[in-house]
Amino acid sequence: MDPFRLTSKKVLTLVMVIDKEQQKILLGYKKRGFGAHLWNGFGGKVEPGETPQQGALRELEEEAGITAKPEGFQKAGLLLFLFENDPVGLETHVYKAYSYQGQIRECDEMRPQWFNFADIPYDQMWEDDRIWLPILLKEQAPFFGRMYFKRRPLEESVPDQLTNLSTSTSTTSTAATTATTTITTASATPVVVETNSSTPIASLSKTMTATSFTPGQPKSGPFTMFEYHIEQNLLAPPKEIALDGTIASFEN
Ligand SMILES: Nc1[nH]c(=O)nc2c1ncn2[C@H]1C[C@H](O)[C@@H](COP(=O)(O)OP(=O)(O)OP(=O)(O)O)O1
Repeated sequence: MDPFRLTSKKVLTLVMVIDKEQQKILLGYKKRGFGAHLWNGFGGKVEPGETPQQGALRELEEEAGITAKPEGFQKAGLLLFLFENDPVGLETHVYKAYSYQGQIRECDEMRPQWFNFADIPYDQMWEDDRIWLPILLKEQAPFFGRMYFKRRPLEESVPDQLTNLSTSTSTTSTAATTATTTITTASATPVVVETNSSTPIASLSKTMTATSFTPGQPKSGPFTMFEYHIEQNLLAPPKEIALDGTIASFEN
């Protein structure tokens, strides 16, 4: 049976606060809960009766103490996180906040800190962030992604060298002129090197056939991402993901 078959999903949010002028991003160090000890955007579960946008704004206020201004608040994309042998997927609505009011403050769950775009601590973040955050920072059109995680065996040792990492990359596209590809560097960092913004939809997927974590990346919990699929330059932000992992609908 497909170990990634979903029977239900939880709806989560993630808000990336960005200072365009200073080229900085506000991240929070998660002190507890899911993803503890990683730097991440601000967010959490959408509560009954809330829209994802309302949930995102509430979590930003709770976790960072600030209110996003409506004129600078945009949906950046939609991500589905799937975990091996777990039938519950995490549908995560990702937003960008370019302006806010209030005073940034620490809470018992998150410690906020500004990072230069050049110094984003990807080795202390969820592994998928290095795939989609550069797209978000380039202010490209909305994206959609599926990220597949496997449980990391407890006894697994961290390799000194990455020579045992074998990867295969495939690029597929729904548009003939797509100019999007990925590169896998020695540190197993996939980098989106080219995009053609006139292309309506570009998609790429990558399969890592060995564990994908690096020596500098032991903290991302007991999970390791082994495969992802991403589509970028969508014409509208995706609104909902179907249980088969495809986009069910788009925002108006
Ligand atoms: N693979 C992943 N990459 C990423 O960048 N963010 C992820 C992620 N998986 C989950 N998240 C984010 C989404 C959401 O903002 C947060 C998890 O939300 P949760 O509500 O589960 O957090 P908590 O366990 O702290 O619970 P509450 O704050 O009580 O809702 O982590």
